[in-house]
Amino acid sequence: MNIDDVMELAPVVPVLVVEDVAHARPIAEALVAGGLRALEVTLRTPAALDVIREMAKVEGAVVGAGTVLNADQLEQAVDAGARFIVSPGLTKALGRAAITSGIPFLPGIATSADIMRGLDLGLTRFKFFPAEANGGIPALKALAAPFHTVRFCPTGGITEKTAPDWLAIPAVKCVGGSWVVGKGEPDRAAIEAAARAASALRG
Ligand SMILES: O=C(O)C(=O)C[C@H](O)[C@H](O)COP(=O)(O)O
Repeated sequence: MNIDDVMELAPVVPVLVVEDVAHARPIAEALVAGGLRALEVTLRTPAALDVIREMAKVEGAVVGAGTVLNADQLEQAVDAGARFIVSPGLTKALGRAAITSGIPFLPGIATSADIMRGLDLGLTRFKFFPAEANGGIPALKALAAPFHTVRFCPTGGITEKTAPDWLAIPAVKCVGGSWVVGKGEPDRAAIEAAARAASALRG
């Protein structure tokens, strides 16, 4: 599986902040049942690596790690069963570690210089982050223009209402967002319904 395979699984990649490992499987089962198979578990909570381990057991789930900031965290995430890596930004060290490991990697970028540094490392798939705060759709359209081989997964401030406009950009393969899963005790029916709506955002 490469990063294009991950980005093509569904139009939306849920960005998950999970505090309680007991919530991992119910959330993953509801998202997969709703058609969202690529699941980004952010390393923002102490439970995150255990959540990855639990979600990786769910049939159909393709679990990745988000908020990966360095090579050590990348290694820990891979050991926990992550099948792709997402980061808020890109450093040479993290980029080289991801390429050496061979794991599908979606680094965050915000500027054309960030993209050029990624291209120097042989990367062409990027998370445009923070999408709304970085100038929104006009900014991404302007950024995409000179880099015709590059494809994006904008993330940050995107909602179920604005996602269709982002997905309409030709250079966008998917969007990331935390809106699909609410906070606290998971409501499986609500999560599955939100996932079904998100899965249908691009026909
Ligand atoms: O934690 C990470 O790895 C990040 O890069 C940031 C998250 O992807 C965004 O914070 C999600 O943004 P919202 O969908 O607006 O909640």
